[in-house]
Amino acid sequence: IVGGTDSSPGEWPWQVSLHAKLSRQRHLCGGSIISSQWILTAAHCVNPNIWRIYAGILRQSEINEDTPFFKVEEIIVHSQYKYAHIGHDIALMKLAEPMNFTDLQLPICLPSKEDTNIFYTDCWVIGWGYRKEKDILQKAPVPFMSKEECQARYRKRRIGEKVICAGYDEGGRDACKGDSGGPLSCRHEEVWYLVGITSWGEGCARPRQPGVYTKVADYSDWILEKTTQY
Ligand SMILES: COC(=O)c1cc(NC(=O)c2cccc(O)c2C)c2cc(C(=N)N)ccc2c1
Repeated sequence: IVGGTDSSPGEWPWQVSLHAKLSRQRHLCGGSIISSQWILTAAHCVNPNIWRIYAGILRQSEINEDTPFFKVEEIIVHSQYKYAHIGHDIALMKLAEPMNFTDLQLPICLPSKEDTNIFYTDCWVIGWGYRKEKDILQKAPVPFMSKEECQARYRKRRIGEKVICAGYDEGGRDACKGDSGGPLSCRHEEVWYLVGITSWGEGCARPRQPGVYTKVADYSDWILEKTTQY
């Protein structure tokens, strides 16, 4: 997160840290708890498949070899995903075991597909991403941007249908690499909703280069289809 501030314990209980256990283990992406056994993240976050998911933490420094983590049993990447800036940057991770909810690890509500045209006014992006991977989970308020305005900012790219843009024309506050997969959380009538998934942007926090987020409401059928056990 660029231009953010420190979060407090339990402020974002749905945020998880995705660590890849390759040569050395490190935080690579964010994700959101959407049920006791499912994490929603970005498709571009699921390259290495040796994942450890840490929930209920505020500081990356809390993580050591004794910190409990969730193993991933199944990864479902959207079948139309190719590159983040093309779209469909969404993936599901099924935990090997369902987690118990606590004050520090709770799910966030999914918007329903009828909610695709709500103009949210209280949205925050969070993560442990760039600039210089911060220890304490960072948060930053980001205003919605209309699709028309977003397309005007990204002239050389086609801004797809199922994405949301959010950011400041003057720049300064934004998500960044490492925040990918994390939530764009919006509070609407006292309830927090997972409105977007941090996906991409040209650089980070640059003027007139807003953050681009997967529009979760447009994938609610997909999420329900993939997470419902038949
Ligand atoms: C894996 O995720 C990304 O690559 C990656 C790269 C980005 N944008 C970059 O241009 C960038 C930023 C830092 C280092 C870097 O090499 C690049 C290309 C991203 C920018 C934003 C955002 N501004 N809301 C959000 C997520 C990003 C994820």
